[in-house]
Amino acid sequence: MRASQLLAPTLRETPAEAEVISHQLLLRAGFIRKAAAGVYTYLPLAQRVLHKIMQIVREEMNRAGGQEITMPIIQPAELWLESGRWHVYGDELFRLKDRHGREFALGPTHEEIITDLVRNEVHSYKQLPLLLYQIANKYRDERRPRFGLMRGREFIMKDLYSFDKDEVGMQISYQKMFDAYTRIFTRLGLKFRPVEADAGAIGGSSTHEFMVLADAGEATIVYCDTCTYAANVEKAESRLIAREKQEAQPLEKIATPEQKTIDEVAAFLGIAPEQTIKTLIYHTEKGLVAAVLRGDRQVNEIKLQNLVDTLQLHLASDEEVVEKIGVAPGSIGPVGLKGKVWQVIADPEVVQQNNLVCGANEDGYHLKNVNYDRDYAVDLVADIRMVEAGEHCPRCEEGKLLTAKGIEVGQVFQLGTKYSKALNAVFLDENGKQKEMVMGCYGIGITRTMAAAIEQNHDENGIIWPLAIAPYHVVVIPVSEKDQQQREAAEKIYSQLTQLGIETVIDDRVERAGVKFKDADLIGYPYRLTVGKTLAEGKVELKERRTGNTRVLDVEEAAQVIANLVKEEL
Ligand SMILES: O=C(C[C@@H]1CCCCN1)Cn1cnc2cc(Cl)c(F)cc2c1=O
Ligand SMILES: [Mg+2]
Ligand SMILES: [Mg+2]
Repeated sequence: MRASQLLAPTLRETPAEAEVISHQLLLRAGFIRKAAAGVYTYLPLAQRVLHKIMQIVREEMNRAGGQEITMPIIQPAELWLESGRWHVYGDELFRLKDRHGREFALGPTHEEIITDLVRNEVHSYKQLPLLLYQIANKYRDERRPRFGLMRGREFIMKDLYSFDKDEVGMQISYQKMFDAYTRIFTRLGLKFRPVEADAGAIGGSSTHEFMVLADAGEATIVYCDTCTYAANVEKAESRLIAREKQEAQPLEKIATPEQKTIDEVAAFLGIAPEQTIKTLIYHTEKGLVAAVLRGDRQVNEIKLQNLVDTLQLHLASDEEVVEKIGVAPGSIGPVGLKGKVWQVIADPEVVQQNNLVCGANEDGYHLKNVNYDRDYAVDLVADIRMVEAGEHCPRCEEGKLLTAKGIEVGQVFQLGTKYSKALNAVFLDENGKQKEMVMGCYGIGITRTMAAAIEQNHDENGIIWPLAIAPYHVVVIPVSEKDQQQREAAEKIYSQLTQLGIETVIDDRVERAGVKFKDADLIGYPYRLTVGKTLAEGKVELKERRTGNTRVLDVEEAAQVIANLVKEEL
């Protein structure tokens, strides 16, 4: 490819709206251009990277027995009504009407479409297991699209759906996909970790997310420094450390004028936040939920919403708390709260501690020496807190939890019969008995993976593409456009490399060498071959982008040496 023809409009400046490095570099290196918030055009260099990522994904899906199809992006509302999800998803679901006024969704995912196809075409156990997948655009009207391709409103996803005759079969398909994902992210040259994750609205039981470790990641994971335990913090179980009970002291009401937050009350009373009880009131469509936990802990809202089985859970406003409970949030406590709200749920850690301080449910007052059971009751004691770094691992004896940020590039779900039941996707088993198919679904964010690769592979000069997904392998740069010898030698090596199957760009632009070098580093070609003054002694210089290492090559052998290097690394 000739740089003089390649549409790769590089920028010197970092666009203001780009907050994370992958977004900045995708714009500056001429890989993407924004069409609307969260909607992008992939320019030629990005197209080549995406193609390579999709190829690796396709190979591994096929190897795992997947059959590629392409499902419609325009999805009839009827299917979403049948699955019960049409009214569950709100503004995030792009909806449209056709010329006859019929309602459709732009596909954010394809459980309904694929289950409808399979219920019509599969009727016998002999046709199972069946693994069908696509690699295509998805649409989700994110409230805050940001970070470039990391959270877009239109993005490319590989989604595979598995259909088995029973749970055992589903587990086998799940494991096949889990292993295929491990191979994919390894081949892509990414540092990643599968973590236990929350199934969320999709339902079903076990699920894992594949996280690319990067500080710009929106997900927080915890992992054990000893065993293999790793989980999205949304899902991570907290470990209860048994504590000896103190002598229960008599309950006391104390004036705490203007003391609202945990820290203010603790400071006012000269105690640690661990000695206080935090009570947060949440709004759900089923009623108010009080979360009761130790003052120094954070609520895990995913755990809470799973416990009360709701999708719409958020902190109640101060007005709602005052209106429904008659006291401001800063003075809320569990004593006398049960019965005033739909559910009071306490974390096990706080109920095992005694003589704590909490809001008196009276503005300006708190209670001292509060003891669970003697002074207050709850509807449920369950793990509702966010685990923290440094805590004991919930799975092994001596491990400690570490924390990291991750970019979720894949997720594998055991769906069970959630959709086959809703859409009546059944088959006749060996005994002629009608059974619901047992499903799994498995996603990889293709465009998000390209961004994640940059988050993990860049330096101050630009992108450093892993060879397997680099847009081209080598860029050949003649230093002086005026020097006939240099230009001819560069052209010769360019055509030799191309003959040898090496994806090569020759920077034939009439530009200063410095501009060409900067662009080469910014775009992130893995290898750069410079044809400069040393050509007079029959020498050219090869530089490896990742390490910065350079080596001098004879101009005659250069193409072959580079071809060997690239082929042995691929
Ligand atoms: O998509 C999944 C689960 C898996 C992920 C892998 C491939 C198959 N689906 C979960 N999810 C996420 N966001 C959504 C957004 C909207 Cl607007 C929606 F209507 C539905 C969903 C939705 O169901
Ligand atoms: Mg998630
Ligand atoms: Mg997820």
